Amino acid sequence: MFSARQIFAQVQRRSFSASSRQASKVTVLGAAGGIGQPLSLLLKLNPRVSQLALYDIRLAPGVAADIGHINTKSEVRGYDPTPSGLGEALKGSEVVLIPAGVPRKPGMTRDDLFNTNASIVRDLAKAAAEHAPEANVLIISNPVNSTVPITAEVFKSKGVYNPKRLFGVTTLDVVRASRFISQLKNTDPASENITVVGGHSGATIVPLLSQSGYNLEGEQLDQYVHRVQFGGDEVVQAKGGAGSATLSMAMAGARFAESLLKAAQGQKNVIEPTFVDSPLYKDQGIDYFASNVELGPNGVEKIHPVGKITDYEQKLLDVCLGDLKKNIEKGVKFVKENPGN
Ligand SMILES: NC(=O)C1=CN([C@@H]2O[C@H](COP(=O)(O)OP(=O)(O)OC[C@H]3O[C@@H](n4cnc5c(N)ncnc54)[C@H](O)[C@@H]3O)[C@@H](O)[C@H]2O)C=CC1
Ligand SMILES: O=C([O-])CC(=O)C(=O)O
Repeated sequence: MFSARQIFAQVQRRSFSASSRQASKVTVLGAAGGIGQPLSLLLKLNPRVSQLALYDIRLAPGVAADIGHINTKSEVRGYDPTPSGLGEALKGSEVVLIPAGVPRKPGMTRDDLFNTNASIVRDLAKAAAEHAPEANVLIISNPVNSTVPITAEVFKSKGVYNPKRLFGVTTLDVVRASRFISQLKNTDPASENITVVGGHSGATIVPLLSQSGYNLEGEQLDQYVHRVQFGGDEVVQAKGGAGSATLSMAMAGARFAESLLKAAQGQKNVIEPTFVDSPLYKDQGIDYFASNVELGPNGVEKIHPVGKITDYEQKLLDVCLGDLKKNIEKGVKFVKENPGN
């Protein structure tokens, strides 16, 4: 005879293995880069991923051969930049992560990457619109505040735009905000979850510490906010010209992909911060904004409002909105003026 508790445990085990058996193809575009390689490694370790497609303009088959030896079940394939390679990498994909593009060097802002990365993202977005129009598309390439609108414009031009399935990955800002407060307060960083809203560059990154019950003041608050807003610069400086955050970003990207897959496979209350097509500031002409978003089987399930904030945070938000508007307009204008082939 089984007890009620044993039967419940069995049902739970079955439903977990059923959900982890669901086929989920995940594609990484830019898979051989500083972010792409560790991100692909972490995705290979994720039992929710059944197929991993790795694409880059160089070295993707090599990275795939290497990662493919890891003894987890997912099939890994690398694709060269042949005309059919990109299409095959994308076909049937449920989640497409895009970390393709150049990183910053000391002295550069993320916006300085626009001239190179805008056309890379535009062209990869075109391929995604054609070969994986229903996938969740996760934009990592900077400047995220502009590359997300670029992707949206491309999908719109192809008639397949679904605002619920396009995400700018801002997870790293929350990861940093949580780590940095834990260092100040001697708490467990894994239990911290500081809300960060706005966008993903400098002053557009707005940590809302008050919502976690913290009330830093004066210089300590200024320094904390500055560290969260310019955490990326810390890494760029420390790497001395060899790139920007790659390992922490891979962790953040893998966490976001895992959240999307969990939500797609039926888990409730999965909430992540992300830069999405958002109603929150559309009345001010700002079509995209990062806030906490509940994820579901259709992608975006519910966009959380910013909520109660202090006067100090409101001032940060006002600055953020001004910058964000310009970054978004720049991306939209780029696609209109440079539709590509
Ligand atoms: N959203 C975020 O929080 C973060 C974003 N980033 C951004 O991620 C991007 C990538 O950074 P890293 O991996 O460090 O750069 P990386 O230079 O190490 O790697 C980029 C990869 O993209 C590939 N690539 C270039 N053009 C391509 C194309 N047309 N198709 C496919 N692949 C292509 C390159 O061959 C290279 O392997 C940068 O723009 C960086 O600013 C970096 C950290 C955090
Ligand atoms: O700082 C950079 O250029 C890369 C990035 O977005 C980050 O680390 O947050």
